[in-house]
Amino acid sequence: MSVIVKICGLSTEDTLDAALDAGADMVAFNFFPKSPRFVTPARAAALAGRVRGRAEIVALTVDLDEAALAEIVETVRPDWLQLHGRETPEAVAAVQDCFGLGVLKALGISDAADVAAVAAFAGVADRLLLDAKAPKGAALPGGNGLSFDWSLLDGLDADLPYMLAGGLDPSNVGIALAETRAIGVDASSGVESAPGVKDPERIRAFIAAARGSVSLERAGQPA
Ligand SMILES: O=C(O)c1ccccc1NCC(=O)[C@H](O)[C@H](O)COP(=O)(O)O
Repeated sequence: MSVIVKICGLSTEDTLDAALDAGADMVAFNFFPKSPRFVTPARAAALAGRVRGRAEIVALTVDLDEAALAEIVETVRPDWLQLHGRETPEAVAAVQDCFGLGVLKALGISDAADVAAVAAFAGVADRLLLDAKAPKGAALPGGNGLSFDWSLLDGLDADLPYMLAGGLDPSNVGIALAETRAIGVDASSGVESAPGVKDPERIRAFIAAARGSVSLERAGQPA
């Protein structure tokens, strides 16, 4: 099974095409207004036309209510809703019921208690994204280019599938996959030349590095 590769926070045609041409499985548009990667639903809808049939479209949201999510869903028609805020397991289930889309729930990790909290979302979200927990007072709940101690994930149920995020870049994604059981990886800052400015060359390098690696989870499984 090939590693799932997600590129987050795309906002231009050329960088989106770089991700698609390099074989990204998931591409995400960011609807958090304070992010340097923010796009409006109308802009994302225009970009999404390039994606359909080539990769899965992810709408990244933070603690939005049903009406705001509905506007994004109707305008962009994503395959996935990424919930990157403080959404509870009940809220995740409600979003699934309401929209019938895949729900990718992001959870911040900085210590063993955060790892223990993951279990409440297992079997609720369609997929989990384990990311570095944002530092206190950070402007963004994600996309900060910080990694966390991946060995904390040894405390997870070995059968629990998850994607890994947080400070991943072309130089460390292979190590991350070798040291964890991640079924997929996600990068934002690590494929940028400045905050919010994606770099086509770094996107290509990241996807190639991820594809060339073997995770603990995938080792021994047929390709
Ligand atoms: O990227 C953002 O600006 C962002 C803003 C608000 C919530 C989440 C955000 N990003 C979420 C992602 O999925 C990132 O790819 C993930 O946090 C990893 O980011 P990075 O460490 O920069 O690679």
